Amino acid sequence: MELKQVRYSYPGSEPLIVNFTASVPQGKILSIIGPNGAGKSTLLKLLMGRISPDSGEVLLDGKSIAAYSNRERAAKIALVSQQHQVFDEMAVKEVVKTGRLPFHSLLATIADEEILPFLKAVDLDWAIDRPLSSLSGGQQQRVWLASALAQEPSYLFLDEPTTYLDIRYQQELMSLIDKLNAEQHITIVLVLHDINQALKISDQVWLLKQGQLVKEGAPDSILDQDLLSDTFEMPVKIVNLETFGPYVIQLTA
Ligand SMILES: Nc1ncnc2c1ncn2[C@@H]1O[C@H](COP(=O)(O)OP(=O)(O)OP(=O)(O)O)[C@@H](O)[C@H]1O
Repeated sequence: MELKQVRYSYPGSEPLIVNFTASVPQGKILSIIGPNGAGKSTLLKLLMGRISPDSGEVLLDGKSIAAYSNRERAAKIALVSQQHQVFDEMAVKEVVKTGRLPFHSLLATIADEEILPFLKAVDLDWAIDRPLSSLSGGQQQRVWLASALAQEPSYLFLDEPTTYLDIRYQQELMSLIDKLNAEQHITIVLVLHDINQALKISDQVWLLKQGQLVKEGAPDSILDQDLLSDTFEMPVKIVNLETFGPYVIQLTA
């Protein structure tokens, strides 16, 4: 998947993304990080074909993303976002079955057995008949992940997946993502606010500021106090923790 000289402006606004060229590394974990408003979610929308560039190209498996139908795209790319269209009364199995819709025309014809492996992958097979609302926030996030996995995507996008989770659930979710990548070779693209999470999980990082790719490379390549301080417009210190390795501290006044 690649962006070639992409330019994008929201209607009535100045261009946000200008001349953006980068490739998503196949089979790897890519994190997109940067301050609020840098354009991270917009890049995800461009990569998913939900919005179209003013000029330039977004290619999926060598073909313009615009050439795929919605159903074809859904069979290749799945998204776990912060905003879920939920009806609290929905059972866990119904949520996961919505992920199978690229392969079926009706939810009602999808058997429970068909979605069980995806719930097992996130350790929630026991909750198949439970209402979604009866689960904790971390468990609900795993249900959404199961629903995305049910699309059997080659690309899994996660937009700030840990935002509402406490630290234990954040770590659980990140290890699950790592495992999915290692075992199923799904290409993963994460938008993350936590730089340290990004450093720990990613094979590659895109550091964005004001719609520009300030730096792309292995996590080590962004471990630069001046670069991070400039990008986030706040002082940053990098320390070395014995059990963790390099750790970025953002210094607030
Ligand atoms: N639908 C929209 N219409 C107009 N402007 C928008 C729209 N969505 C986003 N923007 C603007 O585009 C810029 C980038 O937004 P985007 O959501 O991509 O940033 P982000 O890096 O994901 O930010 P955050 O970390 O706050 O989620 C912001 O200035 C935002 O106000």
